[in-house]
Amino acid sequence: MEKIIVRGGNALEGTVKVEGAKNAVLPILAAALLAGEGKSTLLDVPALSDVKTINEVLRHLNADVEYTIEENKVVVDASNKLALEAPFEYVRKMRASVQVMGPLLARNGHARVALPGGCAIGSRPIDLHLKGFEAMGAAITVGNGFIEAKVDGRLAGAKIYLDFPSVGATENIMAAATLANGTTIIENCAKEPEIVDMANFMNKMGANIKGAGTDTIRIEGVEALYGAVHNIIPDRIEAGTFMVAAAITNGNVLIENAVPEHLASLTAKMKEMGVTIIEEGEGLRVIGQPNLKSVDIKTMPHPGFPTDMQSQMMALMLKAQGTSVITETVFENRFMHVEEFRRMNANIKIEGRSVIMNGPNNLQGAEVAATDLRAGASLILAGLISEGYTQVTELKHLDRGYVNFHGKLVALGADVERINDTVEVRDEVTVQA
Ligand SMILES: CC(=O)N[C@H]1[C@@H](OP(=O)(O)OP(=O)(O)OC[C@H]2O[C@@H](n3ccc(=O)[nH]c3=O)[C@H](O)[C@@H]2O)O[C@H](CO)[C@@H](O)[C@@H]1O
Ligand SMILES: C=C(OP(=O)(O)O)C(=O)O
Repeated sequence: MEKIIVRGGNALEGTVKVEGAKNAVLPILAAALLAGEGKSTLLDVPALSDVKTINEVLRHLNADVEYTIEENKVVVDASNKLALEAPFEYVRKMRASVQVMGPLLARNGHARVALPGGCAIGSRPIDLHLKGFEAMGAAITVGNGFIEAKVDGRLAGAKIYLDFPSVGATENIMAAATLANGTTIIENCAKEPEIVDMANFMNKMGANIKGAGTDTIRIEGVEALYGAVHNIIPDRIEAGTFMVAAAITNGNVLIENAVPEHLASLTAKMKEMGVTIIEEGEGLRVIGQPNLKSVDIKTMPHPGFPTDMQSQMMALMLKAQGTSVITETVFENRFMHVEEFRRMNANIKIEGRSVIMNGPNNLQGAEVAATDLRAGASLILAGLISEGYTQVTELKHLDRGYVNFHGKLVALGADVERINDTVEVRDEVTVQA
């Protein structure tokens, strides 16, 4: 079994460089399917297992995909007649596979995507995506584990109000609307930086999208889109994870490529706890403090506090003096890591949609499982300040969203290793893999 083994106690120091954003590159690769002519070249693509999966989905759909991992580059040629089905083997691995539905519907007038099903952080329905497609004239049918969307001729522009500012629904509808007949207006849409990046890419392809990053997006449909060249924005969640790594270890780390405006809610909370954060050159410097103040956090759609930073921040809050509360409002079941923190001796409990912590906690190393990708990162962060050894398993989740996480921590001075067999780790422990 693969494991990451962390020995706590080292303060992190140095510089770490943030990769391209997973949550931008996945919908952007799906949107590359919209180009009926020309190749799209995507740069600053992070070497993640999710990127490999979306590339497989694109190839399955008949696109030609060249991935040069060492150059962080993917070139997509979607000019062939596209297939219409994204099967369960991909959607099961990665829910973002459903983001091909809007582009396929726009190109083919027909798309079939396996129903994603629930996952470790909640049931995650896609009803808002489908309502949007329906408003644009598509007929939706569900059967045999697939969702099928079909339209005679072109989709028609429509006014669509989202009941919740869903990131995926905004992206899928925005992509579908680029080739629709007429104007689409999406109200109460998501405002995440990744939405803006995707809209910028599609505008380079020839789309006419205005308002991305605000709560109303207006898309004038065009006849055709063409391949374009685009650099993926830096990953604010990877940046945030290293900000916590610096703070939790009482270290001093420059996080290169971190975009301060994308990290405003996290920066505000960390400063409230007493952490020093300084804008410096092309990034953020984070300097830890031994005595942290407790804070309360509520996850919200952007520009609120991101749910994807909830578990990492929980690790930091375990170190704070007094009572801290985190309320999760975006996903209904994103607290699987709480039990794992408890295995590490944390004084922590779940009450409804909130988690209450009393600190400071003296965490102890334990064998814990990464229940989802951010949980994996947060358990490693907790391990950095735990007494003894922490062993984190289920690394497939971590690899979906972090490039060489343990290697980057080691470069900052952490005592972390990733093993794959039975290895003598230290004199005092033998790890059975
Ligand atoms: C690949 C990607 O970009 N993933 C991100 C994206 O996921 P994703 O796009 O799946 O997240 P959404 O914003 O769509 O989901 C937010 C909430 O809305 C609900 N919902 C969503 C769609 C729908 O049709 N019906 C519905 O009820 C979901 O169940 C969830 O409770 O945004 C999330 C919220 O910031 C992040 O945690 C994920 O990292
Ligand atoms: C929940 C996440 O991603 P996904 O939507 O791809 O599962 C995440 O990045 O934390």
